[in-house]
Amino acid sequence: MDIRKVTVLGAGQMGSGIAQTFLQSGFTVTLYDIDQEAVNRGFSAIGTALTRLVNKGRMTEEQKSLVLQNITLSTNLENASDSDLVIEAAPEKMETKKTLFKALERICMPQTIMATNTSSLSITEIAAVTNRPEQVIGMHFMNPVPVMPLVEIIRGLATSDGTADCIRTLAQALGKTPVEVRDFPGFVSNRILMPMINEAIYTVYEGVAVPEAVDQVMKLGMNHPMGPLALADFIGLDTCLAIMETLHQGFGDSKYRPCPLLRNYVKAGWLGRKTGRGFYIYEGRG
Ligand SMILES: NC(=O)c1ccc[n+]([C@@H]2O[C@H](COP(=O)([O-])OP(=O)(O)OC[C@H]3O[C@@H](n4cnc5c(N)ncnc54)[C@H](O)[C@@H]3O)[C@@H](O)[C@H]2O)c1
Repeated sequence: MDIRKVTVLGAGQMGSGIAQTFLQSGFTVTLYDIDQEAVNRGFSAIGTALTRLVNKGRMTEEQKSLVLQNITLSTNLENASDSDLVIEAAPEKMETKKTLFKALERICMPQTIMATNTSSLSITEIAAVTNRPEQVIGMHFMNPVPVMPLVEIIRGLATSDGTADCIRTLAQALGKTPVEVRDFPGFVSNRILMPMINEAIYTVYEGVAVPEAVDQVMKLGMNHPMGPLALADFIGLDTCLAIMETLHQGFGDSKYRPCPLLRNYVKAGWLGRKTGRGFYIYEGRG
């Protein structure tokens, strides 16, 4: 299938990054969010990122203007009606995703591929609310999307070969490397990453070390480019908690229990960079 028009649902850090990546590869993009402020913030983040590329000499001012002509901002889901591909990047909540996919089934063209950027939730369960589960697939980008080379591709039980082939080819057209994995909680990426982050939070919770020390140990000792707590703040602590809940419920194994400190931070609204405070404080945000 020939993909030209793409709608991205959710204009947060992942949605805006996904939109930017498609725009830079010449696609026409509609960026949708339920919140007009979020759409404006997402658009402004894309503008800032492109300006940085211009300043670094990796894009001309003319190319930037042309790229920005191919984006439509929207708070009306009906605008997805002429898209060849929809990628959902709304919050990591099963009910939110199911509601969106149910609506998409009515709005989109019969051949439209419906992808989700979920970090951990069942593709099969999301697909089952539609009458075309063969066209539903997980297309899991990494954060920050324009920079990270991996796209984890997850087929639901009913996903067709045609849909998987199309998404694999598309990921390559975006300059990414697709890796296909099976539909299990957290897939591969977050089944491995998130328990490490949760364990880092436990070390703070139990008073073993302060966040700076935990991150230094992992950076200087294990050669990680970012410490796990700085990474958790970057991902968003609400998203980290949602992923741990999915692993815990999905496998029924107590080794995945979310740390109470993580729950408390989320209750406090300390979600990391996006709210200005998590394990660290970020000036000028939130
Ligand atoms: N943060 C990461 O590092 C990361 C990495 C890979 C995948 N993901 C996944 O991407 C998705 C989005 O994560 P994020 O970090 O961009 O979150 P975010 O909080 O930055 O953005 C979510 C956006 O969705 C909007 N939204 C809420 N309800 C909506 C609805 N019904 N329809 C459309 N938009 C809605 C919000 O207004 C917000 O702008 C989640 O499923 C998450 O698990 C996140």
